[in-house]
Amino acid sequence: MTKVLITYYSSYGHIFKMAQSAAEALKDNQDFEVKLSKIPELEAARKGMSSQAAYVEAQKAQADIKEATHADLEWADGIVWGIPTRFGNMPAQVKQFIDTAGGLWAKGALEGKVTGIMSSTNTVHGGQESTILSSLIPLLHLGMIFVGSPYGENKELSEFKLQGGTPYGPSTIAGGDGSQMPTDGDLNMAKRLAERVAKVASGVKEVY
Ligand SMILES: Cc1cc2nc3c(=O)[nH]c(=O)nc-3n(C[C@H](O)[C@H](O)[C@H](O)COP(=O)(O)O)c2cc1C
Repeated sequence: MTKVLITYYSSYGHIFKMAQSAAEALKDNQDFEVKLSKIPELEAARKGMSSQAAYVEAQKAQADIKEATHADLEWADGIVWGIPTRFGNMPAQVKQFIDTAGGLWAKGALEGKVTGIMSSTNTVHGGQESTILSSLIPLLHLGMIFVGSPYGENKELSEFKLQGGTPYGPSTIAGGDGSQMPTDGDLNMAKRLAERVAKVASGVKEVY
């Protein structure tokens, strides 16, 4: 059985929906065990955003999701990350989670794990690709093997309409006011990344 972790951070629920869709793709497949976990919130962010209705509502919707731990990372053969954009980069919540995994780096615990990244922005050119590519840097330091979202598997990448999707990984556009939720195409690309990470992780497990 190949173990797949879908771990994410989401302030306003967009990446949460992408992560749920990714987990959904694997849940009935006997070959895979899937775990969904949320990267812990920072106290400063909780305080700062607690006056925003969209934030409060999105956090309520995620109340039942277990908080991610470094043990989750060790447990998994494959890891799908859900990382919304902050100034073209990963949020501090995700950075803190990864930076405090130095102990895992020291013992090479994450080397050979297959990984993929999903992202989101408010604006069309607001940095989905830069977030995915810059988030990959620490994952490579940790020894992970990266897979993206190829054009052949994702017809949406060649469609000319307002939706996310990059060859580096799935994504979604929340819109200027954050009110646009992921499209069906975005959610399907999230599913396909989870399937790809799971399949590649099963193969890698045999040989790595
Ligand atoms: C501090 C901060 C920085 C942000 N930076 C960007 C940005 O560089 N480009 C952009 O399009 N959206 C930016 N956003 C919007 C977020 O990317 C957007 O709210 C997020 O992708 C929605 O996903 P979520 O609902 O899962 O949190 C920023 C939001 C915050 C709070």
